[in-house]
Amino acid sequence: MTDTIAAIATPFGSGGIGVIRISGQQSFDLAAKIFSKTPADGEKKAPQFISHRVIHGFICDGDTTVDEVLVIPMKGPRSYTAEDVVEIQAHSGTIVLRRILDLLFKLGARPADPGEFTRRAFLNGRIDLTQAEAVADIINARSDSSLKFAASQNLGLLRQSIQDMISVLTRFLARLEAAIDFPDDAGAFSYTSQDKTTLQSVADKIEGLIQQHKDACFLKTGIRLAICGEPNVGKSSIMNRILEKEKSIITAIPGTTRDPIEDSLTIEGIPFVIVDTAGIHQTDDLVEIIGIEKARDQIEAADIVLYVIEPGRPFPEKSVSKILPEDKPVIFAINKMDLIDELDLPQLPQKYADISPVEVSALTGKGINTLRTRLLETCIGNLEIGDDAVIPNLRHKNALAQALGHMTTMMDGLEKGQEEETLALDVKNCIDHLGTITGDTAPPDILDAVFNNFCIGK
Ligand SMILES: Nc1nc2c(c(=O)[nH]1)N(C=O)[C@@H](CNc1ccc(C(=O)N[C@@H](CCC(=O)O)C(=O)O)cc1)CN2
Ligand SMILES: Nc1nc2c(ncn2[C@@H]2O[C@H](COP(=O)(O)OP(=O)(O)OP(=O)(O)O)[C@@H](O)[C@H]2O)c(=O)[nH]1
Ligand SMILES: [Mg+2]
Repeated sequence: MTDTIAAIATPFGSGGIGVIRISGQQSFDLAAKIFSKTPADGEKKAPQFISHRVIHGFICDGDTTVDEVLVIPMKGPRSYTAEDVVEIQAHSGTIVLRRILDLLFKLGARPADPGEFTRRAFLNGRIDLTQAEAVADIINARSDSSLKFAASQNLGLLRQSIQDMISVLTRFLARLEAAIDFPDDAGAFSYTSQDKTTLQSVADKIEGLIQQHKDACFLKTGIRLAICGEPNVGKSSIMNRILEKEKSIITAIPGTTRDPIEDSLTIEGIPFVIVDTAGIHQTDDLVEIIGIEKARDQIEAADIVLYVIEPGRPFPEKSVSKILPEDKPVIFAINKMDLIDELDLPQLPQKYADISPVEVSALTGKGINTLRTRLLETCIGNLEIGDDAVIPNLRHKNALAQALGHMTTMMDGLEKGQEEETLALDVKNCIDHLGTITGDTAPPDILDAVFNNFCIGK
């Protein structure tokens, strides 16, 4: 890891400024060779690099000035990678940045692999694996809530929580091992009620994290909302109103929407994926039948369903009870409220009496904000994620599930008075699985899987 790597750290294309990042033992020397305090045609002046002090000057290629730049030298370990790092802030244009980079390559720097700067920060112990993953999550965050969780993971909250559990288990393991190694000194291993409470609380904590993962999947991928109902009730009109754009085709002809139409938006920072579907009813039209099949699939895949009805039509109780899922939240909306006065409101059947329908008019926009609020309330009510929550990703969740398996086996074994060797093995396995989360015990293929998701320059 002694070689020096370089890459463009900003997105490709034209922009205000672009940053080139260099990391490794030679980064100060290499930067000094292409940098001058004065333009190339004057007398070249070698720079005085002082760590963490910005210096102004020019990047020179022989007698040509390539660009006027600002340079930030950072002596390790006080840097992103914990190695010597130099950042060159140049004008952002693909050609300019490429030329500076090529100068560095000619002098012996190596092109950085995707995520290699962050990988070095991890290998040099500045951050753990969960923090490295958080860096990628911050870059890829598409909503306020996913950014918030990534930011707290970047601060090391998940790392702390895992390390706390590992140290509890390590202390317990030490006692088991003492009993194994020195049976005479330590006597038989004694399992106290205090141990039981401590171990149970570790198991509960692991379970809690697994649950947080499940809850937060919603927030990362977006909560899927399927809009469904009979033809022509105004499903597509409501979809467009919520999105505030003309996404779905609206006509007075029943059966307009066939293929599901999907779009995403955030409501107060919570990401949603909204799907408009074909009106569901009895029909012989082949295209419509296929559309209705797809609508059912969408309802199946949704986290929450918006069922639209309109005044003046009998409530389609039979088809509703066939279509609507028992296991997910449903919101009813009565659309076209502009057409009637309050007294003509359609009555929902007894079964749905405790869900008050939201009255809207997609035509005038009335009630759409109430509908948005209801959507939020319905979803947030089902999530139990606090503000300071740490949210494990899928990789963490799988490791947690493995760790929990060993915890459970071990705690059963303790109750049954199983021999210390077997118990110790389960504790070790549990610690190892937890360790893969922070990277303490992560095999190389896990590291590759994590860092291969990064972009170049990160
Ligand atoms: N110009 C620039 N902006 C950037 C970054 C960068 O690398 N360069 N970052 C890159 O992602 C982010 C900031 N993250 C950073 C994280 C740690 C350190 C760092 O040098 N840490 C050292 C020293 C801290 C200190 O001097 O007090 C450390 O933690 O030991 C720098 C940036 C976003 N903005
Ligand atoms: N008066 C009034 N008309 C509406 C309202 N919402 C929709 N419409 C009209 O109702 C008709 C059907 O609207 P769509 O949004 O296409 O209905 P849909 O449920 O998507 O219909 P399908 O895709 O055929 O199932 C159109 O002529 C709309 O202009 C409303 O709130 N008030
Ligand atoms: Mg439609």
